[in-house]
Amino acid sequence: MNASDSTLYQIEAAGPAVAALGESPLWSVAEQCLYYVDIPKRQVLRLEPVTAELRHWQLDSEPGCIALIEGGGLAVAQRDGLWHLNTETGAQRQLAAAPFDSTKQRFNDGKPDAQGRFWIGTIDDARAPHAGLYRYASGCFESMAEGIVTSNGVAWSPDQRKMYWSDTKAHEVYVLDFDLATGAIGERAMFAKFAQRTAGEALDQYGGRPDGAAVDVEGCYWVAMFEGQRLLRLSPQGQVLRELRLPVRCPTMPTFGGVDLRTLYITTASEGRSAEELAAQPLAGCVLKVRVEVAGLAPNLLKL
Ligand SMILES: O=C1O[C@H](CS(=O)(=O)O)[C@@H](O)[C@H](O)[C@H]1O
Repeated sequence: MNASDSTLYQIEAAGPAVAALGESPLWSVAEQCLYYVDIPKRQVLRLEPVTAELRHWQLDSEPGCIALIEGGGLAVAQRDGLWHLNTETGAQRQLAAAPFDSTKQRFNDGKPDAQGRFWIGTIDDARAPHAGLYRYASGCFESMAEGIVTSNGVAWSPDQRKMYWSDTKAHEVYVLDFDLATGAIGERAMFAKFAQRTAGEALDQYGGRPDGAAVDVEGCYWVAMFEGQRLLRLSPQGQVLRELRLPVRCPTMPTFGGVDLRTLYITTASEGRSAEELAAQPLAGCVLKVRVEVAGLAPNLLKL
């Protein structure tokens, strides 16, 4: 199959259109359900895929991303630090304070690696290049990279030898050598670069900027193109193998779920969109779902 073959896929809402900025979809293999966050509403949500039943937990500061913890519960990377959320009792307990000035930045996209370390990037509120990437292990944060605006797209190749990471504002996705045993990363190299929106360019002509991503068992990188109304599947060499056109302008991140990990769940945003766009795109703010041929990698668990 070639690029731009969305007509072959049935893309539909997995749940209600409630999110202002949905992010960090996370499939729980144990519970067979989807967790995600709504950043500005300060919520963690849990979507039951069969009934579309939704529940949520209210937080005190914005969550950027979440991870399942080995032994139970969720880790929530919030503006002011990393928190443990007990999803049975609702109890929240801080694990570590934010390792940056949380009046100017907040945590954004992140995931645990296959050894259970949590890699979490930040976003600069003023969209200045002061954001970075942190690694949380053994109770401590370590700065692993800096000097970007919007850290996003963290994922690993199936053999764990490559790590992917992006700067949404720069429209760039990077690939880095990754040492699973030590958690060390190499120099970043360009994996994929997308065109910036030019002055006066119609939104319909703009392809979007790389946001959250997920890797499938063939090592391909599925990336949500924020404001581009599409999801791309990139080969391990960074070439576009497939484009799925979406019914919403702002997809934020895909993840694989379902019993066979062949359902792609995609969070979306509705915040800041025009009334005209929202009227034309009633699924903005939904989690979308679409069945695909190639399974994804199951999420890694965070080790505390
Ligand atoms: O806050 C966020 O916003 C960005 C969108 S933007 O490029 O700053 O417009 C999105 O990529 C990011 O994931 C989200 O958390």
